[in-house]
This record gives sequence, C-alpha cells and structure tokens, in this order.
Amino acid sequence: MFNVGVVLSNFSLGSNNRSLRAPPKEEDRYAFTASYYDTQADLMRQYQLTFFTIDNSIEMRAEYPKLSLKDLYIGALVNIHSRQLKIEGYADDFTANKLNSQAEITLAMIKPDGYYHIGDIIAEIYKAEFRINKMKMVHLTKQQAEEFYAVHYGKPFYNNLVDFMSSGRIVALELSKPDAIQAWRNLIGPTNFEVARREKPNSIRGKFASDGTRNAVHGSDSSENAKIVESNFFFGRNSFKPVALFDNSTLGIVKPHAVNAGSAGSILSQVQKYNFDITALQMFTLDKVNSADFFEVYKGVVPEYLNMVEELCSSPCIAFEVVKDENAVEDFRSLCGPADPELARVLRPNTIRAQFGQDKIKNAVHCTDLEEDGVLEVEFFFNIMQS
Ligand SMILES: Nc1ncnc2c1ncn2[C@@H]1O[C@H](COP(=O)(O)OP(=O)(O)OP(=O)(O)O)[C@@H](O)[C@H]1O
Repeated sequence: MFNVGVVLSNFSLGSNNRSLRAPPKEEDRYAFTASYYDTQADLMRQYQLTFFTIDNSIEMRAEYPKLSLKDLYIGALVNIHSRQLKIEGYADDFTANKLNSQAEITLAMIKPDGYYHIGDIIAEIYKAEFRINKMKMVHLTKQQAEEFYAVHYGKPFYNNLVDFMSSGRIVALELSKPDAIQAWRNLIGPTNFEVARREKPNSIRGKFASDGTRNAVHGSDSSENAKIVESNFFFGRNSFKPVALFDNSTLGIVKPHAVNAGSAGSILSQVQKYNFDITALQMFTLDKVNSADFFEVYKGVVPEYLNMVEELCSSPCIAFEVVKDENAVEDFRSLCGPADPELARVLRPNTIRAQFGQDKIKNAVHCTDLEEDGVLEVEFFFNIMQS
C-alpha cells in the first residue's frame, strides 16, 4: 500500500539534511509499519516509518490520493492528515530544476477601472491555464500606491497614476505557469490603450482599458520584481486597510473543487452580472479546525456536515463579501440556487449551482443561509481568518 505514497514528514535529527546528500544505502535504513490515531478525523492512520542510521533522520510515508503534484508549489498550504503544511522550498536539485521551470511567478493586478470586470478577468486567467496561488482585494492608500510605483516617480503621469491607483479597490494576484511573466503580458496586451485596442483588441487591455492610465491590469516585468518586490508587497504583510463593509452584506465562497476546476472567474462574473457588489475577496486555505468552526451551525443538523467540512479545507477556496442595498442574503441565495445541483439543473437551470455544481457537497458555492448570519459569516473570513 505504500508504493504510491508521499513523504509525509522528514524530521532531520542530525545536523545535515539527508535528502541533499547521496541516497542512503540499504544497510543505512530500516523500515517499519506504524499507526497513528488522528483525533481530528477520528481515524487510525497507517504509515511506513523509515529510520536512517546515517544521520538519525526519519521519513513517514503513506498513501495520499487527495494530493497531486500541482498542489505542491512554493508558498502553498496543504492539509495532510489534519496537519496544515506550508511548502517552503525544494529539498533537492532534481525537484528544483524540474519544477522551477514549470512554475514561474508573476504578479497581476486588476486596477480600479477593472473592478466591474473582476470575474471576466479571472476567467481569462484560468482559461490561459495560469494557476492562481494567492489573491487578495485591497484598497491602496496614496502612500502605498506611491511605494508600489516608486520607479515612475518624477514622470509626467506619476501623480495621476498614484491618485488613480488609490481611488478604489484593486485585486492582487500571484499567478504561475511556465514563462508566466511573458505569458501574462501577452494576455494583457500593450500598455497604451489605443495601441491595445488597435493591435490586440482581444487582449484584456484591448477590451477593458479606457485611457493612458486606466488600463485595467498590471503585470510584472521581471522575475525578480514579481517575486521579491511585488508579490511580497501584497502578500508579505497585512497592513492594508480592511475592504469588507460588514453591512448589508452576505458571504459567498467558491468551494475548492470549483477553484480547482477553474470556474471561479465565471462564477464571480455571474455575481457581478446580477449587480451584486463584491466588496472583499480573498483566497484562503482553511485547516480542518477553521472549516469545522465555520460550519459549526450545521453540526448534527445536516447529514452532510462532515463531508462539507472536508471539502472546504481540501485545497484553497475563494471567499467574497457580496453587498446589495437590501435583501443581500436572500437575493444571493436565489442566485446560487438549490443546494443540490441535480435539483437546481431541473428547477433553476440558470443558477450558479446548476451550472457549476457536481453534487450536494461539491455544489460550487457556499452562501449564507439566514439573514442574521450574513455579516457574521463575512466577519469569520474578513476579520478573524484574515488577521
Ligand atoms: N504615458 C503615460 N501616460 C499615462 N499613464 C501612463 C503612461 N505610461 C504609463 N502609464 C501608467 O503607468 C503604468 C505603469 O507604466 P509601465 O511603463 O510600467 O507600463 P506597464 O509595465 O505596461 O504597466 P504595469 O506596470 O501597470 O503593468 C501603466 O500601466 C499606466 O497605467
């Protein structure tokens, strides 16, 4: 049972990292079967425990069909047997060489004038086979906009650019795929909106830019800028003022299976098309405790409770605050449709769950059930989880 397993943990007890050295010889390693009672999942887990005498290190190996190679990238949070692990780096040259070339990082931004096209732009990102590693809606202060665009300080368009970039909500996204920087710049099109419209009418700027400064999106211009400067600017700190309104609002979550299927952009497009305002948006990776906390009210009430918890923490989800002048909770529930997608396809074929849901657990989106819980659920993500 262990031959298709993943290394679950590798705690080096010696001073050197064993995996960076020559492979151990047979006589240096001793293998055992072992078990561990996982209290979170209420399950007995089976492992192969290997002990390496050469440096007193261990390896635990177990079958793990839920995980795939695409889930493992630098910065990813993965939940394995009720433990949340952060992937921090590559442990050997083979992995680094093989995966680095497959996963260049770029920083994309949907600028304030792209706000009403957030869903459409995210749909294009998935269609072009980028992976979204991180995503966060923020509202830059003037000082933060000046810092981000410091390289243009003194140019004639600088003040206008800073005013514009701090004038409304933006969405920052860390994207990856092979040759991501160039691929994203090709997808967004020329900086100048007139050139974009004339020469690349189907590019993002060709479709959505409206003047020299208001050109809908941003893209990094070099690998160093993307990772060290720009991604860090948005995701390496938490000093942005809150964007959620916590008023007349309700919570939506694009569930992990729908994120993995690349449907998040199309789902958000529908939300925007029906005139809901998306006032906060962020990708989260929940652990099992957070997921169980969030669904606590369903415990003992709906038979699917445990499966709902498992699905929500299985990989990244995208939470968003939805605002409407009145009836936000009820109207958004109506757009999502019946909880069972099979039923939704028969009764309400235009709803989100009818179009993107698979079954009662993987039903594409979560929406708040009760009027009085709308703001509370928004607070769970954009107050408690965010901080
Ligand atoms: N001549 C200009 N007039 C007005 N605004 C400009 C001008 N040149 C650049 N800008 C604004 O400044 C931003 C940054 O300019 P830059 O030359 O770095 O272009 P870019 O790399 O294509 O854009 P971005 O950095 O936003 O991806 C542009 O996207 C645009 O919003």
